[in-house]
Amino acid sequence: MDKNKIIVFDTTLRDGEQSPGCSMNTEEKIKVALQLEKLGVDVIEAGFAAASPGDFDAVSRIAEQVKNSSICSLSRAIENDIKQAGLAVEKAPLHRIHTFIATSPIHMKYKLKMSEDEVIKRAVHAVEYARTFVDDVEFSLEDAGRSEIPFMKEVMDAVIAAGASTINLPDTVGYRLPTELGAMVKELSDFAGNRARISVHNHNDLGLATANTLAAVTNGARQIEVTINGLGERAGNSALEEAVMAIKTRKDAFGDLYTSINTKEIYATSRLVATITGVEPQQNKSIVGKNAFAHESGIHQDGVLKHQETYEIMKPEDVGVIKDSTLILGKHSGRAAFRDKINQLGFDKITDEELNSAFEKFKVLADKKKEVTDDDVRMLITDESLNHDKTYELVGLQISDCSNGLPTAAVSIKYNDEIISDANIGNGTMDAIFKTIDRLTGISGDLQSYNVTSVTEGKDALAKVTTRVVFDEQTPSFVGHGLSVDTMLATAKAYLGSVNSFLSQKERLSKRTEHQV
Ligand SMILES: CC(=O)SCCNC(=O)CCNC(=O)[C@H](O)C(C)(C)COP(=O)(O)OP(=O)(O)OC[C@H]1O[C@@H](n2cnc3c(N)ncnc32)[C@H](O)[C@@H]1OP(=O)(O)O
Ligand SMILES: CC(C)C(=O)C(=O)O
Repeated sequence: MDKNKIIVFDTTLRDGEQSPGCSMNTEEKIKVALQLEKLGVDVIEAGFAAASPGDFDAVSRIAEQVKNSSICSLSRAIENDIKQAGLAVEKAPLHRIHTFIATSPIHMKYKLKMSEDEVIKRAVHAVEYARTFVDDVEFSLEDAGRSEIPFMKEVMDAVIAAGASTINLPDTVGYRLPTELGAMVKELSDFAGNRARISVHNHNDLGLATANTLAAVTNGARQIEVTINGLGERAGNSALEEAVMAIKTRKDAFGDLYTSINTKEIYATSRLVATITGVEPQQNKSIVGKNAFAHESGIHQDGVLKHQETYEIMKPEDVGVIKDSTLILGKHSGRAAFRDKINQLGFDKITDEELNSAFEKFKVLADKKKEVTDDDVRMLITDESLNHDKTYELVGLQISDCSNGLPTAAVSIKYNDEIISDANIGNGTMDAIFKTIDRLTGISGDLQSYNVTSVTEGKDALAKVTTRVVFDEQTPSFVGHGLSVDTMLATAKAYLGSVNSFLSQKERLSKRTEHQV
């Protein structure tokens, strides 16, 4: 074990997905997982395989595609959870099962209704059973932040003897202060010695998640569990970008400690996750927020112009933020400049088909917009690669709405090479669009959330719409994305995206079931 290496365990696809409104479909999770691999994370917690057939499908398809990061699934200390996790990760060249049980008095008494002895027995059996599927087993003492040290030592002794090689100490409810968490990690990592790697998983309820992660690292933790943009249950988790950049930027404080993260991929990863989830990091969010490298006031601007480091402790380029791009794209730009820009922005896995289709959209956009920005291009490419499932494709939309009339939408869509059209009235224009699409597809969706943001400033900005729609009780919500300078067109595209994504998941799950039968 390299004593200076900090293993980066990314749980965006598991704990991050537990952020309200952040559930992702399988195709989206695969995109994020491939980007996390490119970012260089050591372990990707791809989901909780036993939670639903959709989760199992997502973890196992990620396991089939990711080669360089270990793929992990979370499971309770329950045989069936562990079995599902083992089966889901088995195809990955590197894989891990992460099993857990709570060890705090409050969780054991009220939630689990188990004695300390029962908890230890369940923990040991979980680890032993997980070892029948994989060699690499992580065990978490849930709510370690509120657990008693002597009991945690007993649990640790037992699960290490049973075969766990990573012991995670989550501050599940974000309760601890950095000094306290550091002291706990010090005592327990000294106790574990060379027998296991100590990991931390901090929540941000008091805004201390990253401070706690860093305190843990300086006190012996050698794995950090983090998420992109700090997504996660309630107030979120420690953000990957914050912990990694603190370790890199403050070498004086962290000495030889290092991570394998390619920090130049941070911004692209953050944008991808924000686009897919529809949840933008707050503007002043460290590292990836819109204002993270912006200087507003005169004295700061003067300082930066004279010497960048007067007001910047990191270079934007180090996290992949491209400033002062020299290639300005507009309506006279050709394919070569467009491809060059895409490469500059780090999209190296894009297919020719995706590139051609994005180029066509770029030309349409450039006709409407004076200057196409990096953010516009990033969004066009991401949109292209997210909208792979095209059972239904929007061909035309006509809407009419007036204060005293009936909001009406006429929609044309392509289905099996045929154009089908219909029109409907609604309570508002959007309602009319959704109702018409429901009638054309024969699938009725229940809109859970609708989000519209502008990609850049200006009246001619691209509108990015994200819809989250539920179609039946068996499957979770499906996210759709639409991009257009016209918000209503973007809305119709997003809603159809949700329909397509639902249909493709349904088809895949039924094929899997047929195969199993
Ligand atoms: C701190 C964390 O982030 S933990 C991870 C959270 N993630 C999730 O919960 C994933 C999504 N969850 C789900 O889909 C569902 O909760 C499932 C499929 C996991 C379980 O569903 P259900 O069987 O209906 O149980 P339900 O969610 O109502 O309750 C959880 C049960 O698991 C028990 N449990 C909780 N944690 C553990 C554990 N680590 N090991 C064993 N049992 C546990 C609870 O005590 C409760 O048992 P009870 O029903 O006997 O009281
Ligand atoms: C299961 C563990 C790792 C967790 O998510 C938590 O305690 O917050």
